[in-house]
Amino acid sequence: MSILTTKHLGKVYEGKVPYTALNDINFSIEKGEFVAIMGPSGSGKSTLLNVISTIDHPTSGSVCIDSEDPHEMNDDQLAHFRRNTLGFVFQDFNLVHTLTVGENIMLPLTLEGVPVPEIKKRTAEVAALLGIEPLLSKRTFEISGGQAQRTAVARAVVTNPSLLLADEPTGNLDSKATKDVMELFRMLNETKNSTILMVTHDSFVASYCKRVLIIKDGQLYQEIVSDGNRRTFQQEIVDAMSLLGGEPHDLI
Ligand SMILES: Nc1ncnc2c1ncn2[C@@H]1O[C@H](COP(=O)(O)OP(=O)(O)OP(=O)(O)O)[C@@H](O)[C@H]1O
Repeated sequence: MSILTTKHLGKVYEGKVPYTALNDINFSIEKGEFVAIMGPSGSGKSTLLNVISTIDHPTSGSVCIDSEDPHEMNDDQLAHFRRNTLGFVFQDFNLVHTLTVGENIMLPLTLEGVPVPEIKKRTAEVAALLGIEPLLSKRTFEISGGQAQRTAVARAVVTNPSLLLADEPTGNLDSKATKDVMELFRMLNETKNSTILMVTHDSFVASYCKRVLIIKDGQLYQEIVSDGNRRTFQQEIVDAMSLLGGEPHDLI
């Protein structure tokens, strides 16, 4: 079953000189897939994720998520769709600093008006699954970056979204926390069959995925599918990226 399909997706930024950031992007993601989007700096990765996540609007083509086009919804429908069908994980965690870790995780359920006993049950379940029970009563300034991202992942999955979207989720983490967070995504993908789409610069991070889509100059350029061996997959990704002549940080 297809969770995400883009058809002839395009994005032109208007300005003195209009700029085509995305041009005729066509791809699908099936239920339970774990996919990375890579590409040189300025190739359109964030634009693509923003258009899929409804943060921005496409100027042509369509996005279909769970059989619906969110760009055709009114504001109320869209708010509900974003809270229930999509989960977001950002580079800078985006936690609410006036709330505890537990309250951050509960937030999407609170906003949806889920009954309190159900909120408590689901928060406890996700905290146990992600190993953050001891953190629940802590404030956000009392936890590490890796723990903050774990909390953000918990908040993103507590609603059981159809599609989990992540923009450079390890961009602010050291190598140990990066590995921890990637193991978490892998666990969610393997045990909960979560469908995950992430943007990353990092070939190590991308090697946890099962498929990598490389974009160049706003167009789909190449697709690499994992053979199941993370090391050889990472090497394939590095080779493909180096052919693009990306910045050194694109090849890490
Ligand atoms: N709001 C905007 N207005 C005009 N041009 C934009 C805007 N946002 C992005 N662009 C341009 O669109 C292109 C794609 O940008 P985008 O941020 O999607 O690239 P990226 O692949 O995510 O880059 P990076 O890896 O550096 O984050 C770039 O050339 C950028 O300058």
